[in-house]
Amino acid sequence: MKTPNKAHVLVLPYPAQGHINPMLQFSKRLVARGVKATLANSVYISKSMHKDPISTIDTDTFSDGHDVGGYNSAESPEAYLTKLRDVGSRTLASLIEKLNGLGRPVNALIYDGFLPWALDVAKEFGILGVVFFTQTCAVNSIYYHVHEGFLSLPLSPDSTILLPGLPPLEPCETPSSVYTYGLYPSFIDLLVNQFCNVDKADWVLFNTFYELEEEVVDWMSKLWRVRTIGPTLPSMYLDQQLKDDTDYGINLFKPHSTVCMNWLNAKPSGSVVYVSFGSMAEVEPEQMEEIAWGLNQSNYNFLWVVRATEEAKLPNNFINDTAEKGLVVTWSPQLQVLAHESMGCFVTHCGFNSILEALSLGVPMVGVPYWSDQATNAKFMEDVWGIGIRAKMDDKGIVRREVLEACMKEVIEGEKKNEVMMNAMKWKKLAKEALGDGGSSDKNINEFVAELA
Ligand SMILES: O=c1ccn([C@@H]2O[C@H](COP(=O)(O)OP(=O)(O)O[C@H]3O[C@H](CO)[C@@H](O)[C@H](O)[C@H]3O)[C@@H](O)[C@H]2O)c(=O)[nH]1
Repeated sequence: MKTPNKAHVLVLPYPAQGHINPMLQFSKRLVARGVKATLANSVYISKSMHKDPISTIDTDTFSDGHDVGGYNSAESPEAYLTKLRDVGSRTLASLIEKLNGLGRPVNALIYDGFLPWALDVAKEFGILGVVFFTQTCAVNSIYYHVHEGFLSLPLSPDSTILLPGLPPLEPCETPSSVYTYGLYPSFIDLLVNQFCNVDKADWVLFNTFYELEEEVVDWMSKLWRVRTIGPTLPSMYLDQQLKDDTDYGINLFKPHSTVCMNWLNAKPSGSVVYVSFGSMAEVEPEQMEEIAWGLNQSNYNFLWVVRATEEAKLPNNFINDTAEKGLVVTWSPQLQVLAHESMGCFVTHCGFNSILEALSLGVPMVGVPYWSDQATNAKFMEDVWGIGIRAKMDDKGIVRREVLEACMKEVIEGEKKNEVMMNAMKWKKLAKEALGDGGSSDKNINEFVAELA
């Protein structure tokens, strides 16, 4: 659908790869429907990112108060988040004023759920305030229940958490800041405070799709004007309606695309284990060592993303010693990798973008969740969607090499293989249909755009 639409939306992600990708991708869907979109990144991100030309979307900046060094230059997470709010709301208001003054008036602000203060700025300017959640409805329902006091923390260790539309959860299957309440006060505040003003938002958008979380979406829709608009993968991997939309377009790290794809092209179908823990995880050195030896002693070829800041944790000479079967890179073109026919399985930290990408491309997973929403995503990945298994940790919270090896074997050639593959194909089809013409997310996006006109 392409209708002329004079509306101009300003899109404000939290400054991190896992938040920029889905919000940027959603912006492309709006632009394809005739809406004008401007993506605002923090000054630091805008200076450090690698950007392919995204001709259809304007980019601009706001300040998170850390123009040099970003999050890593902050004294503490608390200090970062306070400045992000204070300097962020001031510079966001200036940006809206600037765009209005340039004759490109902003009609709606689509802001990340992590930045609830942005809604006040939208209201100040009398424009639509649209909150965009980059994590699942299930995870956000847990945070909502904590915010409202319906779920008291700390959780008792032997309790079962029963919430509307969710399967029974063990405490360790809730997000890490809920499960380890008290250890990371600034993070639990950030996550729970997403719901401080959600009642005042004009729309509540989720990067998920209806069929994936039906019951909890139905439950949430009774509270707010909820719409599911995902999965936000580039169109060429799903419905193929947006021409040349093959990549998100902004990388905070430089991908080793040619090296990865040449390497994969030489591998037999279904023979490669892809390992990536996303853009933020700082893996324990002991865990890193176990993954390294688990991969080395397995029968599979492996492509492992180890970000530059993590490389020192690799065992000595690991890259040279395993060069015959393995490739280690600091960043990959993940979508191209997951879509490659050599994929056997994806060992993932269960960040929600990674889960959605693997699910949409039909790749079975082994979950090694690290923090945040990942344990809950891993639970759903295994028990609700049936597209992989979780690797069990020992008492120290480490997944040992034998366990990892056994999990990879199970999803690639074990008893679970057929069931997991059948589910993977089912979800791949449903994800494509959701964004395709008349699909649940397609209809929701059209409805949203109609109100912007
Ligand atoms: O080598 C790589 C590795 C990752 N990616 C991309 O980077 C994104 C990573 O996102 P995600 O899988 O969600 O992981 P994080 O970067 O860890 O994302 C953070 O944000 C997510 C959304 O809020 C949460 O679900 C996660 O737990 C949180 O850590 C994905 O789109 C990947 O395709 C690449 O392009 N190349």
